[in-house]
Amino acid sequence: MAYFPFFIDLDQKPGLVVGGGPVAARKIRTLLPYGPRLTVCAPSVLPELEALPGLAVRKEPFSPDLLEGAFFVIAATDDRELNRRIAGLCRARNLPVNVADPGTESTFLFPSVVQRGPMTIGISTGGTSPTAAHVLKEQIEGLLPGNLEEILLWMDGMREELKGSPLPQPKRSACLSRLFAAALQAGGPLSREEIQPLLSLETEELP
Ligand SMILES: C[C@@]1(CC(=O)O)C2=NC(=C\c3[nH]c(c(CCC(=O)O)c3CC(=O)O)Cc3[nH]c(c(CC(=O)O)c3CCC(=O)O)/C=C3\N/C(=C\2)[C@@H](CCC(=O)O)[C@]3(C)CC(=O)O)/[C@H]1CCC(=O)O
Ligand SMILES: NC(=O)c1ccc[n+]([C@@H]2O[C@H](COP(=O)([O-])OP(=O)(O)OC[C@H]3O[C@@H](n4cnc5c(N)ncnc54)[C@H](O)[C@@H]3O)[C@@H](O)[C@H]2O)c1
Repeated sequence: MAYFPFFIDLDQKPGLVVGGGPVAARKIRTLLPYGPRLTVCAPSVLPELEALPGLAVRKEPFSPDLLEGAFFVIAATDDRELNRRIAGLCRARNLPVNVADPGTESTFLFPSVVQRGPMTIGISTGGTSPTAAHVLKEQIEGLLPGNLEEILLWMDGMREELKGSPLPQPKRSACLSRLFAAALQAGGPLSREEIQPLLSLETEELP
């Protein structure tokens, strides 16, 4: 069964990562741009993690009191039995938990992520092939223009502008599609002169 990609606001949300090896480090690096308040707990933590700003490091073995107040938990130790126990404790508390081992203990899967400013693409193969998720991510990254973030912020402005126009919704939507396609082709936001003819295609048909 495929997994559904809810997109969750993690800004300032407390997250606990148990384990401080390469797998935990990869997940932490993916998460940090989304603004969570992360704590990593492990007796031994990679030096690259200790140097990360915005990450609280507790060099100690896992204890259940660390789950207090957590919004989500990642169990990525090399002790499968411990990971399974953490998953059980989280499930009992209705706390979303991701486990880096084979099996069905996770209540959410960790996707391969493509991020460009406000846009995120999450890829999951439902756990069948993390390698495939990684390769697909690289292919998708190759399809996206480098300045997609700039184009998206410009689209946000155009959307606001069109909300104030007399165009009915379907025409606004057609207009926005045309503007986005043109910006992708031009390789960046359009100038006022370039925008005008695309807008008038819709407005000239107004009564
Ligand atoms: C996407 C990504 C996100 C991340 O973790 O950052 C991710 N794994 C990545 C890479 C990767 N992982 C592994 C390899 C080695 C090759 C291989 O074995 O295939 C590679 C490839 C590499 O390293 O290039 C080994 C592996 N992974 C899992 C197991 C256990 C098992 O089989 O269930 C084992 C065997 C462990 C062992 O037996 O020792 C399990 C999971 N890995 C997931 C996510 C979840 C499902 C995602 C989905 O639905 O597709 C899930 C279920 C749970 C979870 O961890 O959330 C990240 C790519 C990031 C990126 O590049 O963008
Ligand atoms: N999901 C994936 O993508 C993926 C990929 C490869 C491996 N794995 C699995 O993930 C696990 C972790 O991989 P790794 O390479 O980061 O392992 P690692 O051995 O490098 O690191 C293990 C970490 O767990 C910590 N740990 C051990 N006991 C602990 C305890 N009681 N409390 C808190 N922390 C404790 C260690 O201090 C260390 O920081 C492996 O067991 C492997 O099976 C998952």
